[in-house]
Amino acid sequence: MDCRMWDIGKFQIQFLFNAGGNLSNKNSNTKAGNVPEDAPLRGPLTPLSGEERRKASSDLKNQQQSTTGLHHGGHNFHEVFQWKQGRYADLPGAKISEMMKSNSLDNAPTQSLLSVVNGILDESLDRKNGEIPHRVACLLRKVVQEIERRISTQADHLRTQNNLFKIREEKYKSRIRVLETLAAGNGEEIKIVTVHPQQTKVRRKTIISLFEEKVKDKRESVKETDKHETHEHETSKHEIDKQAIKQETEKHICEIASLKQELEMAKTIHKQQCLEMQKETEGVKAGLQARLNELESLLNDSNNRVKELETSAKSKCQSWSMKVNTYQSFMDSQFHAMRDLRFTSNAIKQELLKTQKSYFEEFNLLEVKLKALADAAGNYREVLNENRKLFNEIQDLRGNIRVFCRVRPFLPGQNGKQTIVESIGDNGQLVVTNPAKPGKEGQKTFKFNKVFGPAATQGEVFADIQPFIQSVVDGYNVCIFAYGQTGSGKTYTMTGPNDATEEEWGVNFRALNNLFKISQNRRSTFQYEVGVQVVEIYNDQVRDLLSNRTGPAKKYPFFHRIHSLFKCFSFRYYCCDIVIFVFLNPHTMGVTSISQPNGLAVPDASMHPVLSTTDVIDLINLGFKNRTVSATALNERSSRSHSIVTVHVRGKDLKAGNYIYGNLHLVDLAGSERVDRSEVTGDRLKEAQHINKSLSSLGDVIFALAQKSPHVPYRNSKLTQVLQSSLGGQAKTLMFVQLNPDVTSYSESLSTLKFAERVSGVELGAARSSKEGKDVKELMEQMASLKDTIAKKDEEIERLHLLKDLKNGYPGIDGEQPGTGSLRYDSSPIYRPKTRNRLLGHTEKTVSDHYNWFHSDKRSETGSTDDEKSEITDAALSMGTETDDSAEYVHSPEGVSLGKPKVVPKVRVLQKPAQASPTSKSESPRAPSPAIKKTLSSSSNLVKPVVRKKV
Ligand SMILES: Nc1ncnc2c1ncn2[C@@H]1O[C@H](COP(=O)(O)OP(=O)(O)OP(=O)(O)O)[C@@H](O)[C@H]1O
Repeated sequence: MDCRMWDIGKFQIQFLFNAGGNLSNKNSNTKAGNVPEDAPLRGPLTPLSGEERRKASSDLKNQQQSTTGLHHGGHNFHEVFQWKQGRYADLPGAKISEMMKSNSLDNAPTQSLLSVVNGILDESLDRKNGEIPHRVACLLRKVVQEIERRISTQADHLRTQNNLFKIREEKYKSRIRVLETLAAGNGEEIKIVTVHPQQTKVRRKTIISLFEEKVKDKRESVKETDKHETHEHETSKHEIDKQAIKQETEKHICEIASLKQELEMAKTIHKQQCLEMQKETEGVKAGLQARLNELESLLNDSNNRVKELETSAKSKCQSWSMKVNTYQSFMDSQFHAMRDLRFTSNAIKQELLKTQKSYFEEFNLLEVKLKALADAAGNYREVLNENRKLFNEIQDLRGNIRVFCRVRPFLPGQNGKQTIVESIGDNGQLVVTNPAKPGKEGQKTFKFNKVFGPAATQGEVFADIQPFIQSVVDGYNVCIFAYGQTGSGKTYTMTGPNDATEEEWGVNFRALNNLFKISQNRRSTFQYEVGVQVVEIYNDQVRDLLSNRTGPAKKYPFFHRIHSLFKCFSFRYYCCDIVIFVFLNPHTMGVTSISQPNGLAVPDASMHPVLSTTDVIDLINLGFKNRTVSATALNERSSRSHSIVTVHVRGKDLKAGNYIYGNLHLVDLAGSERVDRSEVTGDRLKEAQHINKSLSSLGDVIFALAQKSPHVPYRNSKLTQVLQSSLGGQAKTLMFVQLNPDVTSYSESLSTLKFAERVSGVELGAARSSKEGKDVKELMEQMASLKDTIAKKDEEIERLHLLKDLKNGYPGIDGEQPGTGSLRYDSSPIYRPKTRNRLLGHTEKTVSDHYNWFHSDKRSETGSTDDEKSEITDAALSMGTETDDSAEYVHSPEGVSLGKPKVVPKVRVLQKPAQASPTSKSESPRAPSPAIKKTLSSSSNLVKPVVRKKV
């Protein structure tokens, strides 16, 4: 048997040639993977060494033996094989069929099978005809088939092994590469370490061999020398040689010793390096192991993750399937519900049709009813207007100057003081007692529209004022002022105490709050705009309390300011047919004298649009911070000026497009006081004089109105000028009479009460709303332009008259007879300042006289003294229909001054349509042209002259 073995890497492959090998032996060591562990590393397909081959063949023998022992089936075949002495053709059929059994064929060794085939073929060759009996042929075929099967199985096996080997080879190659690269770093060192001892060894060997050869030679030579000891000379020579050799030997021994030392050193170095390398290798191994562990843990992690994901996916799947089931059941239930719903909807449809029918019938009925309601709603507006009218009529009936009296409580620290107030009646009756005359004798009774006791709250007071605020929104001018002695509670009533809470708010805040409320309630029918001005009159000069202007005013800022203010607030000033500018000094405000309610009295004062009560509070607080106050003996912090909060309201009727204008003056007058009692001097005295003078002028105006005097002296003080629009016949006025209950103030309180009582008897006539229709506006505009034209023409005519007079030799101011020329008012007494002032009642008087006149007990309780009355009446009579304003109108703007009117010889008087009396009209020398007449007559029913009504 020929056995050949090759080594591929670690694996051995045995190829058994010759038929003795059992190719189908499944336990063979040649099976892939069954590699002996001690197999040395070799190159691919390296023939095995002799010893290895021997070992392998002995292994094979053992295998064959064991195989033979194991398979009993093979024994039968050997028996058949033993048949060699006979012929196959002569074999009995039973034997052949036994051989052909698959079991025996499977177990038969291949060698036996081959010998059977050879035997049969040989037999057929031996025969003459070469025929093979049928049964033998069958056997032959079977055997050949078995051999073929075995060969193909083996081939497959070999192929698989080959592939495995290839894979392993690749794997080991890569490992080798890795190790090579690892070793590359240390290769050089190892070389050095390995080469050096080898070199040393070789050198040593050569030296030793040389030494030995020399020793040998010497020994031989010594032997020869022994043989020939004949010559002494030679002996001595040899001795010398011996010594030399000895020396040389010693030398060599030394050299050997040093080499030995070197070798030892190299050995130790090598060992150290080996140890280091081992360590390094171990480190690398450990690193690789750690990496391996890491990778393994990662693998484990990922496996765990996979497992987790699998479990979560499973649970999700389960939940989804559950959901699907739920949805399915839900869908089913919905489907059922839908079916039910369909039934129900059909029923509802039926029901709806029925209901629709009944609704139609009801709608028809409702339509009829709604029509009736719409008609009623149409009338509602008219009813509202009627209501407003009625409300104002009631107000008119009550009188347009109303007087409320308020008694201040004693202040903290004044407890136990004696009061002058005896009793307060519900019907506005107030009884005061003179502390000097106890009993009925000293009692005086006064009657006002209402009297508020010391316990009255701010809210209760305002409740009675509220209708006036409503009037403002309806387009009326309203003036509310507080009058009284210093410290009697004027500021408290009008504004409230410092840092007032909402409960303590005075009239100012409450009025504006109420105004906003009313405008909100009416927002569906009216759109309101509200603007506020706050001024003070100090020493007869008007100052804007809300202005942030620091420097002096420009020389003629008024035209521009008025225009911009009016424009900004959409007010038109075509109604102001008499405009007078008064230039006092650059720091103070000018006041315009106005004839229409919607004009601005102090156009130079800043106007602040307000949208809420908060805006108002801020503005009023700012204004009052700027107010002039000082301490007097009577009140620690006494207001030394009249403060006026003016609220301008413009309402647009959203339906009709009309505008309504209303003004509300809220006046906190400076405290009236006796100069001697207030113990003031210097500037304070001057202040007091101005205050008393302006209050006296207010009294003049009110009494002129009381007397229905055609001349009302508004121009005597800035106060009356500013309040003119709210004090005239078209306004509603409310006066608060503030009373200090202290007995020490009895005389002041008494005169205050007397004045107030007289005022309460004044009738101003019917108030008039400043409602404008679109048509009225247009007509007013036309009127204004026509008036301009007339004025221009008049001026021209006047110029011509003047020229004519000059031509005719005009005699001068004193020469002309009064009344001769209708427009030629010359030096009639009214234009002589002295006379004029006398007529107005204060030229010859001092300021304290004014105070006395105002508060004098000598006056009759019904009004002015008879002398004064006649004075006023005289003045009014001599003035005819002219107002005091007309005198101012003739002054050129440059020369205007309040106290010294510059008189020009010829005067044209422009009549205010609202105030023009029929007499003055008829007396007018220049009748308007027919066109103007027509315009005036068409507007006359809209802008009616004021008719003073007596209630
Ligand atoms: N009805 C009232 N209830 C409580 N305190 C009041 C009332 N009226 C006035 N007072 C208090 O009386 C003092 C004087 O009032 P106030 O300053 O309003 O007087 P006045 O008339 O405005 O004085 P002047 O004219 O000097 O400015 C203040 O401390 C005020 O708080």
